[in-house]
Amino acid sequence: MNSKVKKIALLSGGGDCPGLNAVIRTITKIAIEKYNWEVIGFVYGYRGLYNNNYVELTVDKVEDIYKEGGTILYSSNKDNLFDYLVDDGNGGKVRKDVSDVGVENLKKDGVDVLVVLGGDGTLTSARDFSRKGVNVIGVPKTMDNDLTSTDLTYGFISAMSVGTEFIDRLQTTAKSHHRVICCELMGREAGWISLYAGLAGNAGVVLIPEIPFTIENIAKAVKKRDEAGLPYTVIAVAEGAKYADGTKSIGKIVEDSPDPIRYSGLAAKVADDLEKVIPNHEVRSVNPGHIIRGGDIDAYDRILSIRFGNKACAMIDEGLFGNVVSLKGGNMEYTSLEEVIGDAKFGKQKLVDPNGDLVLAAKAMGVSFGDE
Ligand SMILES: Nc1ncnc2c1ncn2[C@@H]1O[C@H](COP(=O)(O)OP(=O)(O)O)[C@@H](O)[C@H]1O
Ligand SMILES: O=P(O)(O)OC[C@H]1O[C@](O)(COP(=O)(O)O)[C@@H](O)[C@@H]1O
Ligand SMILES: [Mg+2]
Repeated sequence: MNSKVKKIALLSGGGDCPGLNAVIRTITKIAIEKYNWEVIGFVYGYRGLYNNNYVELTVDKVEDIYKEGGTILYSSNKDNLFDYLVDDGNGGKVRKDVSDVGVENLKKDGVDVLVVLGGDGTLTSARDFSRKGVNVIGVPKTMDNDLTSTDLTYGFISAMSVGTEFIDRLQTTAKSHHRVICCELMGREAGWISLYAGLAGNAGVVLIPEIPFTIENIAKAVKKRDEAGLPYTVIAVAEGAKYADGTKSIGKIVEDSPDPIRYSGLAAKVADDLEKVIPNHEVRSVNPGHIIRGGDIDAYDRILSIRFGNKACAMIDEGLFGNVVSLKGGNMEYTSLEEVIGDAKFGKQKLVDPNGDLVLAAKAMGVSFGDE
């Protein structure tokens, strides 16, 4: 053991995903049992850091959360302490950089290292706290799989597996009624969940943000399946996919969120538009929404959570601050926050390559992406 660390603090930010609890558990257990560090957790992400609202984490508190989705530390995908909504003194609100309050709270609490569990947004703030001299370690999470630094994050496999089950279940009912059913899956601007769940569930058409589509091309694919003796089609629709003319389906603008767009409704729109051009089929849509990121942690994500949490502890011990745990080619490594996030206001995103091997394999097997 190398470090002079005595106390670490965890926080989780952004949308929850299966695996956060298992990482909190791994880090807490290793910190206490191997390194003898004290562990606290700020609640509701960066808001807890601002309000100095934390809980002590002990082995008995985390023992049973090895398979529980979500996060016992709660989470927020709004509070950015570098641009925080505070009272203006006249009954209104004004945006202010209150990050110094967070830094002061860490000093007051005697926290040596801040461990941040989050996606591109949360890690953008982590980079900025690191620039202010805080000892930060990032543990990447996202069900969207859109982080550049790592081959995989915990959360993705669990969410993708639930998405696959939805597509599987839609296959039998679509087939029985010779229907076309569009299934919308989350993922923001990244098509990973829809691509993986769509192909794992044998969807005939997969629509992802990286490959704009037209209704005519989807109709063509449905007709081709009809002619091949497959008069039913399940379509995996990424919530952030777009028509070739750029049309997207925005469900909600969350004004006080740094990333305010929430996509929703695309599967319903595609179903409506498609039914007009394929009158021989009834077209339906479903949107499982947040269901795919709820529930238990998949077995593989439990293992990833042990590997990510263990690496985070080793990095703390070695003083490798300002870095994010990364899985690269099967090995646990690390990447600097500056590289992961870059200089952008928002972190870089890892998107599906339209010419990547999986898309090309799917096309070779007759799956349509609505682009040709
Ligand atoms: N550009 C940004 N700069 C600083 N903090 C950000 C930025 N974007 C998001 N955040 C903060 O990160 C947290 C989660 O952001 P979000 O992007 O929704 O989730 P995720 O971390 O999963 O990508 C929130 O507290 C949010 O205020
Ligand atoms: O929970 P909200 O605010 O509706 O946000 C929904 C978004 O969060 C996600 O589930 C996860 O995104 P993040 O990992 O960036 O938080 C997206 O797939 C989805 O678009
Ligand atoms: Mg994100």
